[in-house]
Amino acid sequence: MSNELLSPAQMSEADQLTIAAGPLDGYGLMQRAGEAVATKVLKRYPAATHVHVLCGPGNNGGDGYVVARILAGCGVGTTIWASGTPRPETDAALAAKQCPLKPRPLSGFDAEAGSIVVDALYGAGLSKPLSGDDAKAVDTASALRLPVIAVDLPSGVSGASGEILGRAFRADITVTFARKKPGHLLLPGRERCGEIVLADIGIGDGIVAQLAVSTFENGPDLWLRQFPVPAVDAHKYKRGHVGVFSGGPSATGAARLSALAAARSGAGAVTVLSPANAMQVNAAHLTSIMLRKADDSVDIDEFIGERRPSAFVLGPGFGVGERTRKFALALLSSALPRDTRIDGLVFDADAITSFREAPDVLFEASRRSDASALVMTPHDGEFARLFPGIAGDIAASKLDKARLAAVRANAVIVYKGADTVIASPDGRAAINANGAPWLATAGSGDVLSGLTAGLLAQGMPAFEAACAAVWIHTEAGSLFGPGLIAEDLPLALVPVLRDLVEARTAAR
Ligand SMILES: NC(=O)C1=CN([C@@H]2O[C@H](COP(=O)(O)OP(=O)(O)OC[C@H]3O[C@@H](n4cnc5c(N)ncnc54)[C@H](OP(=O)(O)O)[C@@H]3O)[C@@H](O)[C@H]2O)[C@@H](O)CC1
Ligand SMILES: Nc1ncnc2c1ncn2[C@@H]1O[C@H](COP(=O)(O)OP(=O)(O)O)[C@@H](O)[C@H]1O
Ligand SMILES: [K+]
Repeated sequence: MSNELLSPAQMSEADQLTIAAGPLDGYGLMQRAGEAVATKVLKRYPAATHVHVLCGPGNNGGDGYVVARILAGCGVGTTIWASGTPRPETDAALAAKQCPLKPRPLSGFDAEAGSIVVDALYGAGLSKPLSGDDAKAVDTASALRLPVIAVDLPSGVSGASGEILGRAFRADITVTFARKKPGHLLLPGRERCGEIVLADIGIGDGIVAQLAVSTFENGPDLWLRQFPVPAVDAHKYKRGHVGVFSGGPSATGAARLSALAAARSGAGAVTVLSPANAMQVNAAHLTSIMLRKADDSVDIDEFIGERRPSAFVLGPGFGVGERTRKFALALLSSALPRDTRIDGLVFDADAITSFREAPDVLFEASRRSDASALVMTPHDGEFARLFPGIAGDIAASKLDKARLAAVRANAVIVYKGADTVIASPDGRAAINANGAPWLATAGSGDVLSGLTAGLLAQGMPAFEAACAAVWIHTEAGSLFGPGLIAEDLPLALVPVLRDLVEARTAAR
């Protein structure tokens, strides 16, 4: 798989393991990294009048000296602007020595229209905010609107977290090596990378396999094998039955959006579970989706006993308070009739907010050994309500926060946003990067929770179901594009689902 994401520390470990395995040494890896960047420059900007290579003091700068040497050797006008000098006897020092161009100090960096910038100041080793001449160089490149090709990462972007330290380049292309890093996908870093090009520099899959990577870019490679395709002899209850709890008479739409998405995802049956006083309004708006009264936990138990549902959604439009807490805890601890298995629960929106005063009550319930698999889908605000300590940890990235929350809650956490992170209590995490801002529309989260429950009901394991739902949801939003409202989303899932079913069937 090439969807693994390597932290800067893992990348350095990969580097060491590759060197130990031979035949490439550190300098050999640097040559290949520089060659990959120079090739990209020549291909993408064949008419560039001049290339300005900005070199830092570490190995990122070392890559830059290789780029400059190759470009100059090809007859391209090239200037090196150096920020510091490489430490003696390092690979970077050797690369600088092998480069025939005399570096000029970065403090004088200036460039003409039509030229391009290769940013090789800092990559994986970024250790503090960009300042002084480095920050000035960012401003100069940006004021002159020069195309920027970043080596490994735009300088100033943290490879671990996607945070911007001080200032950062806004690259048109970022050439990175072996595997992407979390900072290429997490915001705001992703926005600064432009097109991301992955170059093979000789760090093989076998080396990456030794790192036991548990962070991935979300995509079908991660979960297609578990993606449900109905058997020839399927009948509706074999395809999973989802129960979605509706709010009161003036708050029923969210549950119906969720229910529609569950049905579109392939669950064979979906029931909206409604308070008695909202039955009429729900009935007026439902056709293939079933409707049943659920005012209290006795109603829930009866529904479970009679209809054997396989997954539930609780939260969208449900209301915040004691009743929501009771329903959530009842679902987590249902004394299920024999032969009944709840494949999963999705707690969203009000089901999350209702536990803001007592999150541990929820976490303890989900930690019980007989509790069903739980997926929670907080956006930033809901995340901070349930996990205030984790949300306030300024040293933690969004990836770290989702992971910590998953362990704390013993639940798969879908930490939503433009860079949604899905984390499992077993340590796996995925970053979603195919999102589109069209999804920022009221009710789109409700669709996501129904889609997740639909996949859970069809037997997908919780982490895979959550990853698949997030990816499908964002893909559908991107395909639909302008004008998208949440009502459009359940139908917009169809072409994405069709492609996945075809891919899954072809892979069999
Ligand atoms: N690993 C691999 O497989 C391969 C890696 N390769 C390349 O190596 C790169 C990583 O190299 P690296 O570890 O030397 O780190 P790098 O980014 O050059 O920075 C370290 C230097 O910068 C300094 N410094 C940092 N931030 C600063 C700031 N804001 N302002 C001022 N100074 C700052 C820092 O100083 P210090 O923290 O020590 O004070 C140190 O001197 C990687 O991105 C890729 O391009 C390829 O060659 C192929 C194989
Ligand atoms: N800018 C964006 N880019 C990509 N996805 C987004 C963006 N903004 C929101 N989303 C996605 O849209 C959904 C919104 O969910 P949520 O905030 O719960 O809204 P609502 O409660 O109105 O349904 C989430 O899945 C989120 O990840
Ligand atoms: K860089």
